[in-house]
Amino acid sequence: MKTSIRIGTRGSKLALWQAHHVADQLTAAGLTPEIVIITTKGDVVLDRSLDKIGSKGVFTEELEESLRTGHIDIAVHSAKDVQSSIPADLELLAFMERERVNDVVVSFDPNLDLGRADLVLGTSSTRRKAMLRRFLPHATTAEARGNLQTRLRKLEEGQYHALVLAYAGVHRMEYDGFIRHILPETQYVPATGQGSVAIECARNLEPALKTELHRILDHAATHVCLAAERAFLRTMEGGCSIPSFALATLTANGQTIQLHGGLISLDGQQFIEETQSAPPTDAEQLGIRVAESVLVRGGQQILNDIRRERE
Ligand SMILES: NCc1[nH]cc(CCC(=O)O)c1CC(=O)O
Repeated sequence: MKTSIRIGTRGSKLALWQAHHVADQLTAAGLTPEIVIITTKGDVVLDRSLDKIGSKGVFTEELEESLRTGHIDIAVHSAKDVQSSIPADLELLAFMERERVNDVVVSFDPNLDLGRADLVLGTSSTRRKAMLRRFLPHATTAEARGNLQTRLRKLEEGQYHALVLAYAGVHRMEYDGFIRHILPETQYVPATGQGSVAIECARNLEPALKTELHRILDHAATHVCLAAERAFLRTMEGGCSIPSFALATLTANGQTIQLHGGLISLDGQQFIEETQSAPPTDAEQLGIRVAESVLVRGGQQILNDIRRERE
């Protein structure tokens, strides 16, 4: 088995943190990792919100091409950014242990008041925009594209009072000191995969190496939860431009997965959610069932409305 591993990653600080996190674990296991930076469309096109670029793989396409050519052995992604269906010649080899899943409110103002009538929050996520319209209807939102450092600069310039971000990224960049509120995950249900790091490889990567990488990097409890969430997203036919949400958790004894998934309309008025449980062996079926139920209970109508609005 070869022991020298080329790790492909985007070049943002968060992506590099995640790649180094992978590299550290590989080094500890006696392998020799090397980090290769690859620029993606999502890193270059910063002047349009993500739902206008097109949802399919804006942060992953170039990495996937490098896996095919063998330029890199594995690609490291935020699990949230990975499309719900990946190409047949590639596979998701591992999901690393999940960080706290919540969205958080980040501000330089230690006394930030979420109740102020003129509150402006920075976010470019359709899910977050819709949830803020529902749960903080007096607030307005403003676009906040770019990597975390760019968004924080816009915050510093005074474009918003605060940003709404994933805790995972804020924590990894060591900005915890600016977190003013941790939004409850029961209301602001996170996006599929939020907080986990996914490892992708070519299906034809050396089998012994695949087995070893899986052993070193995969976190079984996270993997089974993400299998449920990703099956939910696949059934929803939603990329990151659809305001769907899904959070699976495993009970302490590891016997049951609970999946809370749903869809919210862009104006926040309709909020369709569903929670169901299943044994871990039925993770994918659980994701499909919850999504189908949400679609039947009005989700399909919301999706149709969103498509019509965007045309
Ligand atoms: N959409 C961009 C993105 N992809 C992953 C993270 C954060 C890390 C994670 O959720 O694992 C972020 C930033 C954010 O949503 O605040």
